[in-house]
Order: sequence, then C-alpha cells, then structure tokens
Amino acid sequence: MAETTKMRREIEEIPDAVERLLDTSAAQLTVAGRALARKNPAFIATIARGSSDHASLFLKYAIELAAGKAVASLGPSLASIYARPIDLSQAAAFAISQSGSSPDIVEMCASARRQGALTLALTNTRHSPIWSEAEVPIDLSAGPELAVAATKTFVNSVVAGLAVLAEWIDDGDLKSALNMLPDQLRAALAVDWSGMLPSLENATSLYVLGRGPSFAIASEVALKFKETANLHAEAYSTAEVMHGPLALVSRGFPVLVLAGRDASESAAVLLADDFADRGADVFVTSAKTISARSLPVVETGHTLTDALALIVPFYLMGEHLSRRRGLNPDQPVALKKVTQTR
Ligand SMILES: N[C@@H]1[C@@H](O)[C@H](O)[C@@H](COP(=O)(O)O)O[C@@H]1O
Repeated sequence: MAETTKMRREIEEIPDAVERLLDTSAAQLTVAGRALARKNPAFIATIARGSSDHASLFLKYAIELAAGKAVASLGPSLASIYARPIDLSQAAAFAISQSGSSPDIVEMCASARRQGALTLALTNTRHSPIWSEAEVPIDLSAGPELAVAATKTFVNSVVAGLAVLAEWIDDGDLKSALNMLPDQLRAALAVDWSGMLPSLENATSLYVLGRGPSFAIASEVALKFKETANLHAEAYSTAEVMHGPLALVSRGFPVLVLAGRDASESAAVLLADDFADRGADVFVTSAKTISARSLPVVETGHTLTDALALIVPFYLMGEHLSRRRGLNPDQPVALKKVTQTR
C-alpha cells in the first residue's frame, strides 16, 4: 500500500477545506442564516444518514444550546417507504448529504419542502438532486473527497451548520470561533493519539462515550472504527451507558471518553475514572483524570469548536489503526461512496 492513503491526505486537508468553506460559501451561509431569522422556526428537523447524520446530531446540540429551539431527526422512510406527509409548516429542515444523491434523503427533503419547511441542504456536490430540491442549497466546498470514508465533508458539514446558526442568531462569539478554527485545526493535526494503538490493535469491541456535542463526535468515531478498522464500537452518552451497557465494562475492555470542555466535563471524567477503577482500559480527553489515560486536545476557546476539534486527532489515529489491523482504509469492506437506500 502507498505510504499515504487518500483518507490520510483528506484528513490533512481538513483545515484548508474549512477555510475554503468559510470563504467561498460565505454568501450562501449568510443567505441561509437570514432565511432562518425571517422564518423564526418553532423547531428544526434534520434529514441525514451515516457521518452526515452525526453532523446533524452535532448541530442538534449546537442549535438547542445556542438558539433554544428543539431539533428532531426524521427517518427518511417517512417519505420513501411510508409516504406519510409530516406537518413542517412551522419548521426549518437541514438535509445533509455529501453526494446529494441518496434517494431517500432527497425524497425526504422534497417532502419536507412540500409540507412547508424552509429546506436547507448541505452538500459537497453542486447541482446534485438535493441541490435542486432544497430551497437554500449550500456548497460544502470541501473539494473532491476520494476516500470512501467521509472525513473532511463531516467537518465541513458541522462548520457550515455552525456558520448558518451563528448568522441566524447573530452570535458574535461563535462567528469569531469559526474564523479561528482553520488554524486551530492545523494545530489539531499535530495532536497525537497513537498511544491508543496498542490497546486497539487486537481489540474486538469498545465503547466511545461523550455528552452533548461530544456525544455526536463519539457517534462519528464509533462509525469510523467499524467501517475502516473492522472494530465493533458503540457510542453512548456518558449517562446512557449507565443504563445497562455498563455490564460489558470489565477488565481490559477499551473505552474512549470524549470529555468536552463544557459543563459536562467533570461528570465525564468521574465516569472515566470509575471505569478505569473497574479495570477497563480507559482513555479520556481531559487532563483532570486520576485513573484513566489522558489524551491531548486542542483548546479553541469555544465549547462547540472544542468538541469538533476532537475529531481530527481521532481520524489520524483511526486511519493508522486501520493499517495496523492489516486493512486498507481506502477500501472499507462494506461501504460505497454513494449509499443508495430507499
Ligand atoms: N437520522 C435518522 C434516524 O433518526 C432514523 O432512525 C434512521 C432510520 O431511518 P429509516 O426509517 O429511513 O430507516 O434514519 C436516519 O439515520
């Protein structure tokens, strides 16, 4: 295998891709934010699958925390299988799809628009089906993504959504955090999580835990472990894991706790220490841990961009893990670039 995989190159492109998005798509992001301000939706619906759905989950917490509006995820089958119209006259909908072509995502977006939602599409493919179906299409401007596993389009989906949110509620702190993000993500490329590799090289299963925005990152991390490293991983909120899944946390069981630098950090660290005291092999993104192993992070000065920046050192480590497990991260066993579901 070549020394550098497509996946690794695209991870390294993340800071430039974010910078390009904020520059070249600035007008579309502003138009979308102003359209939301005009509509003043009672709630937001999201339409997405896979990594894009994890970007939606991140935006759910961001919108709920910053704008105080409820966000709900719609199952695309409502349109594609059940043909059940949902009253979205008071809503706005975010459809996220890097290809813009997954049939059920496109159908759900078209249905949401017919039912009265203000529809925004975040896509990396101009003039794709979703581009035409949505009222306000936004180009993720990530550049061609050649690796099958999404990395830079995940980050750009989150950043695009955050930029729309910042414009919608005119949040100056979030706007300046986004402007600083490309340089902070460059610093994140130098953050080394390779200390996890020996624990994961022969592992068969692990938990990835987070809370709020970092739960969305945990969901994305767990998906990447499965699709690129053939490693079973489940994401839970640090509260949810206590309702049953705790049963599997025994001696040597690997656990990655993505503690965010927000109000959830101390509870996440307590849980990481408790799991480590039970003998589990626990890594946590906080220096406050006593019994677990601490992973380095980039501090961005904003709780939302802090959580997002966690994905960069993970992607680098995950790509390396795939190779260490004898796989080619550019050829995941069960994933295509455009997933055709109905
Ligand atoms: N974000 C949604 C989920 O909330 C939903 O549970 C899932 C199932 O959707 P479907 O019913 O189309 O299979 O789709 C997406 O991932």
